[in-house]
Amino acid sequence: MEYYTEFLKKVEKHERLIPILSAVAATTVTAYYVKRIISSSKKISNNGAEEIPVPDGAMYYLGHIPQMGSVPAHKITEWHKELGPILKVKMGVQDWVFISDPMIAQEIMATQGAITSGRPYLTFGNGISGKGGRGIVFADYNKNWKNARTAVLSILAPKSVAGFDKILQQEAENSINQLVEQTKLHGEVYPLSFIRLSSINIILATAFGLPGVSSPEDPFYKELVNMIETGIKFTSVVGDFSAYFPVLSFLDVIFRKERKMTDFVENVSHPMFRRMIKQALAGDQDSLVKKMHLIMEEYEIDERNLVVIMSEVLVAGSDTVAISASWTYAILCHYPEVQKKLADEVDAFINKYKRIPTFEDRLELPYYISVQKECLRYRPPVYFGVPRKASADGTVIVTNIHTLHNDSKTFYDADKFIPDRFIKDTRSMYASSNGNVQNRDQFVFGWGRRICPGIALAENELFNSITRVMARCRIEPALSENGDKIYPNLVDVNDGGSTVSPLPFKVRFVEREDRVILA
Ligand code: HEM
Repeated sequence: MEYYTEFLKKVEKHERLIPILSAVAATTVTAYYVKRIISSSKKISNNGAEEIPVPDGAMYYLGHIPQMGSVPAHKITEWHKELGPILKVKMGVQDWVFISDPMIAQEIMATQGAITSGRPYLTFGNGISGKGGRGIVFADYNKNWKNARTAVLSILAPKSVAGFDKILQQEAENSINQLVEQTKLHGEVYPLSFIRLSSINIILATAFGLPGVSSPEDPFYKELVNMIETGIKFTSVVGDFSAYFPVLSFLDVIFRKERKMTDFVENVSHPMFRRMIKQALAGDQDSLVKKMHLIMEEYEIDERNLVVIMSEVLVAGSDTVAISASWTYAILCHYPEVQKKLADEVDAFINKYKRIPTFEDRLELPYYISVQKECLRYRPPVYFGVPRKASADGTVIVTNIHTLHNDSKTFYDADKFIPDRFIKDTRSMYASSNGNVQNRDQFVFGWGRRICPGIALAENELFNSITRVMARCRIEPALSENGDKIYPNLVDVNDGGSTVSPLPFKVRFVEREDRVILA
């Protein structure tokens, strides 16, 4: 109880009081569980975790996996409703603790980060690609990880990202040109491939200092997409059967999977990154590769580690942003009145300053800020983020973003898209995610020491794309042969394990007749 009492003392805002009080009422026992998880190792490994509620129906050896269906996060949200904000799910032989309350998550993932910032072992991320403790995303909490993270932050911190403004704006412009052109040519467009192209180009420019590709048909782009898709498939947190069912790893079916992973790393992915790193070092552009190259010795980063880090940055930093933009377009297509308000806001800026707004001008666009935050809350691009590991006993800890974002104690009418929801909260998502948990806008970027280092880049990219689209176009539904409107599906999702995207959809980017044209 003291845990919640402490939080109550900190409450300044009335509207935050109700959720916290209900959390206290509903979960007095939970505070006890929290303490048990974050306290001594003996308690956890022997019997502490036993006291966390476990959903019914776990099967011998398989655990709850057969019950989880195609979107495990949805099932886990149901279990949270039934069993409270902390529960233990049996993923094969592993125990995973799920958390659905923001304050408990903050306490465990951030405040107690010294003992909860590890990563569980993943066959691909740790055993095959990042073997020997290499990389950043899947690396355990140790010196190697810290060095890699410091290096990566040298280019992803907000100030460094600001230095890439021109590239980010140019990429957004190119992507919109393509969306409009494709609509003119084919009457409709599948936006993800073009948005993805632009998010990949941004990583090519910032991380490698390499020129971008101009079309989804470019063979290099296809190679990159194959690399990203395969990487995501292999690192899917719920698909790592060798980790959950170790005995089965002797079976040929699993063995083949591991062999496929090794082939992919040694013959496809790592050679490609070696090539790109070589080009990056030979070129004139400043880049993450060049920065890392200078400090490799000091930070004990070997050549393979550089390859692993760069491949992880490309995978972590491209599809997440592209999928977020894709959800935003899908949602906006359903809400022409929201598009109109966004367009009016951007137009007002352009009329006043005679230029397109940039991320630095964001405070002049509070409606955009609110809509963007709400899109990420309403349809997050990730559900489980990247799982954590408690150093004491290896318990895997996951915050289920789907549950957090659908919790009516934290967000009123959580199941509704409310574009004004964050209208008074103009902080950057970077500031909010790194700030006080009671006022966080949403939870897609994770927690504490391992919080996503790419937030500033992600929000800058989203700002440029969405505001420029609104300045120029309306997003309209595709049309069937007989002229019926076909809207993107906002109900079902494509759960790729690591990312959660809309089902493939087409829309029309129609140029606004009333757009403001700059001389
Ligand atoms: C909307 C876009 C994005 C989302 C939703 C997202 C989400 C996340 C989440 C949930 C984590 C795990 C945090 C935790 O363990 O608490 C993470 C880690 C990470 N992200 Fe992002 N991310 C995004 C964009 C980016 C970008 C643009 C980059 C880089 C260019 C990036 C690079 C990374 C890296 C390197 C990590 C690993 C950090 C570590 O383990 O220390 N992300 N991201």
